[in-house]
Amino acid sequence: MHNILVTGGAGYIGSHTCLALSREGFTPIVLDNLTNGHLEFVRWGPFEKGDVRDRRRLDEIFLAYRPAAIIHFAGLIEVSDSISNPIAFFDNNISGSLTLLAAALSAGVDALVFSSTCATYGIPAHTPMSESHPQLPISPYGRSKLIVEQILAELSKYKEFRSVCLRYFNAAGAEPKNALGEWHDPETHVIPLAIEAAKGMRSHFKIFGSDYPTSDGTCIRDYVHVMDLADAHVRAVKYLLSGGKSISLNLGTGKGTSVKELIEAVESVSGKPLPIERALRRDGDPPELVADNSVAGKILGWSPQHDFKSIIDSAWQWHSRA
Ligand SMILES: NC(=O)c1ccc[n+]([C@@H]2O[C@H](COP(=O)([O-])OP(=O)(O)OC[C@H]3O[C@@H](n4cnc5c(N)ncnc54)[C@H](O)[C@@H]3O)[C@@H](O)[C@H]2O)c1
Ligand SMILES: O=c1ccn([C@@H]2O[C@H](COP(=O)(O)OP(=O)(O)O[C@H]3O[C@H](CO)[C@H](O)[C@H](O)[C@H]3O)[C@@H](O)[C@H]2O)c(=O)[nH]1
Repeated sequence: MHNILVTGGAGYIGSHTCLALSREGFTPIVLDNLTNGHLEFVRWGPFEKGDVRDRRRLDEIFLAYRPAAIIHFAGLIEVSDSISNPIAFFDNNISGSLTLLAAALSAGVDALVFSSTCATYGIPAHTPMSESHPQLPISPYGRSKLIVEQILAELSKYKEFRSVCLRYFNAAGAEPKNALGEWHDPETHVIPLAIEAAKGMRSHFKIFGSDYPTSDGTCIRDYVHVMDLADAHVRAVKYLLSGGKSISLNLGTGKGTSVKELIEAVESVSGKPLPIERALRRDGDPPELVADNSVAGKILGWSPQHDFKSIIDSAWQWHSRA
């Protein structure tokens, strides 16, 4: 079957997607510079160490593997880091994507699935948000992803190049049976932090803001299981390989969970109360982000198969590994 080039395939969402690709008969070729990835997550195809900004390295890889399509996860991901170091984000996320696109075009590869984000929308004018919601990002991270979306849209107007931009909401959960899970260092994501506090690995868990205009005062997010995201990527690759047109799609469950509800779920799986500290709001956090996922359903036949409990259970199992 086809080779698929997976940039950032040693990272969290990329590694789960490589597992899903291999289950569907594709061979994932992982290109990762390992700044934030883990070699032990690369188990479903060849590994090529390298940087997406290195054109010569890309040319070698395209020549060696002749991939049918690309899934482009590689990049920097922390919203708050992007505020302190915007140039690093523009360099990695925008220049990296441009170098990759130039290499793909010259190698004759015409299909790419791009990791975008609901952070391209900025402050929600309404929820749930559909793909037509205005895109007014409030961080350099969100801006970097929006600029790449716009470059991809232009390319599909003037070149025979098609892309699916997948705007993830909050990726969460794990695949502990295959020794895969969320492993960012340092960790800033809410579920791993709450679980680590429940396990006594952190002294307490901070709630960032209890005065939001939401039902219980804490932020609401749409947590989507990482294996559901992985499944959507495989579907997006198949869609492009069968001639599908360029499109942007939301990937979320359509259901919001507040930080307080998340704490209750972690307390229920751990069997004890979480040590909590109430902290100020974190800069750049919108009160509520929930996806309207109906277009992904229509175009890819995708619907999330995991509920919030299964997200927390799988994350708990992953964090309980020996
Ligand atoms: N985690 C989320 O909730 C979330 C939400 C929306 C969008 N995204 C996007 O999804 C993608 C994957 O996120 P993740 O959570 O798996 O992050 P991650 O940090 O675990 O994975 C990113 C991978 O890319 C690699 N990488 C970074 N820069 C590179 C470069 N220049 N060349 C080669 N490899 C490079 C890292 O080593 C890492 O393995 C990112 O593009 C991110 O912006 C993530
Ligand atoms: O210790 C913590 C950490 C987080 N939160 C809260 O939990 C929610 C989720 O926060 P995360 O840091 O887990 O996730 P983000 O929503 O900030 O960010 C994620 O989704 C974004 C899209 O909005 C980006 O794509 C980004 O890459 C991805 O990590 C937020 O309301 C945040 O305020 C806490 O209360 N305490």
